[in-house]
Amino acid sequence: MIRIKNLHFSYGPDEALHDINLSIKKNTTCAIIGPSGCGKTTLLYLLAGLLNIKEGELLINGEKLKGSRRKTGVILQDYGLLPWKNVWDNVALGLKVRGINKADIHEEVNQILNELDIGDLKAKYPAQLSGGQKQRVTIARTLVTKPDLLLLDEATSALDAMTRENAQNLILKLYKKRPVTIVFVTHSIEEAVFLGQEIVVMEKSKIRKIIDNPYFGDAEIRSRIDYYNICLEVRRWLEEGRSYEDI
Ligand SMILES: Nc1ncnc2c1ncn2[C@@H]1O[C@H](COP(=O)(O)OP(=O)(O)OP(=O)(O)O)[C@@H](O)[C@H]1O
Repeated sequence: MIRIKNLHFSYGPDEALHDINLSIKKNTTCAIIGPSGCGKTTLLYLLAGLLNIKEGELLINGEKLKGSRRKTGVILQDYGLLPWKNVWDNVALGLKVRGINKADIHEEVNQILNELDIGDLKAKYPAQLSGGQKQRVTIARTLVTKPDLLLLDEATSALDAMTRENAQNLILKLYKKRPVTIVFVTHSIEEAVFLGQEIVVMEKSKIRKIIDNPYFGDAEIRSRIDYYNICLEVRRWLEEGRSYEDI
């Protein structure tokens, strides 16, 4: 689904991304993890078409990416809900701008709200919601447009530990029900291993290592030792990247 070849990107004189090569198969999930400032968000924004590619190639479904795609759903850290619209209207927005008829909007919005267990929040405004609830509304608003590629930037980082695990469980459950290609940026090793079928470990502007995660998809993995073994492997690669940087 995604093919990145010899991609370089700079905002100024220093390269934010240097010679990135990465393939992500359709309907798989890919975690991007690495130290602060290594280029994770830049890579995600390039995938979203929010930054222009100057050097290298980025293909989605075999086509060169030019600007943002309709079938790409993006979930950023700040939720991006419109404060003057209630939950129902926030979720319906993406369908309205696509010119979908009223009856279909009604059905789709109600269905996704029920699926995410937030049907009872539909008349509330974003300011009246908890962090976890806002997160669910943001996910609903993106999924209702049926994206084939979902990009998430630190989507659960503002949540406390338990709510965060619940959000991760929810994302896995939704993925299993309706597979979609997911690329997500995280600072959390545990999140990368729970939600990433493939884990891309970055160091300053480069990919350090790509780890396959054979345990992906097991909702009970957190209570198994295998999960912690992969967490340790990711940690080792992150630490090696850091000590390499210090030389
Ligand atoms: N708009 C910008 N203008 C100039 N430089 C930028 C801009 N955005 C990011 N950078 C620089 O590009 C590099 C990569 O930044 P990026 O935000 O992609 O890193 P990141 O890995 O997502 O960091 P973090 O984990 O802290 O969010 C950094 O050195 C950063 O200072």
